[in-house]
Amino acid sequence: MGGQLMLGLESFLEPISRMTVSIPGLQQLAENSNVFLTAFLTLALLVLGMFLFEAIQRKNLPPGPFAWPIVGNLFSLGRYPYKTLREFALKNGELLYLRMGSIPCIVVNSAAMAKEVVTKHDLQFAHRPTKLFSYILLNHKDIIANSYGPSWRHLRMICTSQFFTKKRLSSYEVGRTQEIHTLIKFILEKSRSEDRVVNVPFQLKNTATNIISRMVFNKRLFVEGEGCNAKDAERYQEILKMHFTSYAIFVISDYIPCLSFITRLQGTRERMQNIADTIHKKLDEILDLEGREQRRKNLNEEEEANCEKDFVDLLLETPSHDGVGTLDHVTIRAVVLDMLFAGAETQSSTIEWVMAYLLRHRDVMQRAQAEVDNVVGSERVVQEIDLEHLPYLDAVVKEVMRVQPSAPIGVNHESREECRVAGYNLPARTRLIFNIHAIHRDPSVYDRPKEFDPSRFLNASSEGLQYQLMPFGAGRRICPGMPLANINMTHILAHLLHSFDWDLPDGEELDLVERFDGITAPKLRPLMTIAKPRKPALLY
Ligand code: HEM
Repeated sequence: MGGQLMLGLESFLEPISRMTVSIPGLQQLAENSNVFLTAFLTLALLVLGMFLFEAIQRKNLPPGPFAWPIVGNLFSLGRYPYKTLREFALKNGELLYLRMGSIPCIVVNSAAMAKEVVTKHDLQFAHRPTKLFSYILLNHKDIIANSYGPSWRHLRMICTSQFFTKKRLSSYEVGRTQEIHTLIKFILEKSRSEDRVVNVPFQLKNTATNIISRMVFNKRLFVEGEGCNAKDAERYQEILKMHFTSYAIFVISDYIPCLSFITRLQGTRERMQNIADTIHKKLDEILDLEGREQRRKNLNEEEEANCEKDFVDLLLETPSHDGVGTLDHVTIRAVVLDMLFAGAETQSSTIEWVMAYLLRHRDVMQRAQAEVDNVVGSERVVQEIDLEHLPYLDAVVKEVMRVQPSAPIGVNHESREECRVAGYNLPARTRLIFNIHAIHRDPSVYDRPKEFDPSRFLNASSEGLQYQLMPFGAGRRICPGMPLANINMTHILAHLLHSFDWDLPDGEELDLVERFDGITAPKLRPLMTIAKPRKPALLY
């Protein structure tokens, strides 16, 4: 077949070369032209072949945008892939097919399709794709990157049945409340200082991180003072910086595995290994697992019974999934990183978005504030018990998570075997992306989907919203931190609204523009505000 192709080309080129030999001085040029022409035509046939191959492969796959040879749709989704994918879906249908490099992907863009996929194919798509950096950093021993199997099920079970339970969460209420009071005191002092401007996301990230780190390993990582060691705070800042830089590195073999030699030639693996080693070392210094185990061994029975356990204590005494000994330190370290990375930015950016939308929609801010005032009064501060009496604030948080989900395309799932979804045949190792941004704007579910209107969620039942509002994902892999996030976010917001009136600094324009870093979509420009104390702020 290849030989025939070349023969055909030669006979096509012969008359052209005969034409040129008779012109003196152009002999060399003619020979060169032949070579270029041959190369050009071969390349053109190769590209044509690839398009034909793509077209044949696409038979009985869901519709989707045009995919380039080799790279597929890798570079055609723009800065906000979820918005581009929604546009494609409006033209092509609610289930899209893409090729990211050589990796097949399906994208779910509507609530009905999310329900179809989760109810019928959740188990098939319960795996995670392999990414070089998460493999090197976590060895797939954590929860997020771990594929479906005994080890993931075991960790997940500990999370849901022991750590994120109602009882355990309420036992950490004191710590959470202290962190929120620290935040309010900071804003109060700021409001009295000369530079009154509050960098909302920065403060919120500190609070969210401290709440999680106190629950997970009983240490504060921000703001010096009781329980916060300056060295640990510094170590954590370095971990964050290195993690952020490494995630931003584009690894071609994550999308075109046969090009892994390029990744090797670039020395990417070695660079990532060095970064991961430093992150592990710094985290080990913060956690001090050996020291912790030693201290616990020295406790007598009474001390052991009275000692308050954090998540790391629970993990240290948990048998490993294969029943041989307890969980190893590498696994514990990986789970701790999951909690810190998955829990802080998602919560703080959601609260920042809520504040931004409230500043844009003053009537909504007044109504939410009036609700909190009504329940709490002005003689005491907000308590967690108040949260269940704040349905309007709850609806505001839901509506902000609808229009501005903090993880707009969630985390990729992957299948291991061929399967049939909505009548289409999908190859093994197809990635599944829930386009949460598009699902939240599904016109068959939401009236005026582009409009910000919290009252659409007043009196809405959680079951009814299952596949229509899914900022935390859905199915087996749904975010285990959801109960904690829901309490934290409403609790912090109730305090912020109860204690302060909020405004923009003079001359500051409010925008609602996001940036997308591959997983989360925080506000592009940090929200800067002025807080004016109300009477309850003086109670802190
Ligand atoms: C507003 C807050 C949060 C949002 C919007 C959010 C969103 C998500 C999403 C979309 C997923 C992927 C679900 C899927 O694969 O379908 C996820 C997974 C996860 N989240 Fe969250 N999350 C939040 C807070 C938290 C918190 C506070 C924690 C823990 C402290 C946490 C821990 C995790 C973990 C461990 C996973 C992986 C679950 C698995 O793979 O089985 N998240 N989250």
